[in-house]
Amino acid sequence: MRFTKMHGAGNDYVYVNCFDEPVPKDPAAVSRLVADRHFGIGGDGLILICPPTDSGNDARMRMFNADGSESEMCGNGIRCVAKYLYDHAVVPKTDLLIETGRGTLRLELETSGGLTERVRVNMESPVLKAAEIPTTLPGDPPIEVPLEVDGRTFKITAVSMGNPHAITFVDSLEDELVFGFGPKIENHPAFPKRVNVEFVKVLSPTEMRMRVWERGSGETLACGTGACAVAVAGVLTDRTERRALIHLLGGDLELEWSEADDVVTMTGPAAEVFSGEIAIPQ
Ligand SMILES: N[C@H](CCC[C@H](N)C(=O)O)C(=O)O
Repeated sequence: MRFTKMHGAGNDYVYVNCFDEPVPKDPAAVSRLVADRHFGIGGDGLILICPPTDSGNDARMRMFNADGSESEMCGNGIRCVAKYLYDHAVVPKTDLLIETGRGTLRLELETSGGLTERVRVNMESPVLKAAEIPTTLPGDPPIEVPLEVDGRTFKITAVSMGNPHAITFVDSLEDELVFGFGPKIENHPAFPKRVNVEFVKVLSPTEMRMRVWERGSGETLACGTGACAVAVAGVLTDRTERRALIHLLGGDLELEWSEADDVVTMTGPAAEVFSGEIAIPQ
């Protein structure tokens, strides 16, 4: 299987161009193999760049976590998919429509010398109904709901960007929080489809720093859908304004939640690292 390794703000996946390559028979097993940083290529999971199902669109993205589970959406991944399509002339356009598990999203590319540097994504509206996030926490959306985990109480705001997120604002972002409580919140019964967990420190009304524990992949250097959910949670809890810069371990993302049309826009980098071939189970 030919692949290309790419990352968005350090959130790295193995990408396969399924316009040319066959779709792997067992993508979950392939994701577990390629994501392994010792026995595979190394990455946070696998992303398939597929032809669109509707000819009016440009491509379709499928995303698998390092544990093989499939997610509805990946914010850093979709920017890399756009970069791949443009830079490799699969779809030589700077305005793209890409199908995802949460519907078709519109992307605009900033390019220079035939290569994509940054991508702006219309991430659509946040999903704020508890049953649709999904979570059993009270409220539509649940805002600062106390959740007790191992004797410590977290105030959780829950938001879906097509995939579920639990956001908690904290004073400091130490390892103990991310590694000690991330997996426990991810698998808490309040989240029937598990959840991505964001720990956030507010720096100013327009700036935040976050660390993420991702459903199915563990700590990653960045999470695009997570940054969108954090921007929404900052507004819902009156901590931040509708435009915010979010610092993640692997880079920065710019977010805006528009009051006029309820759409979240995410702008950030996308990078290609290397390409190769790997034998996969048939
Ligand atoms: N890193 C991704 C999200 C992966 C989400 C995945 N871990 C899930 O199960 O929903 C992003 O940039 O949005």
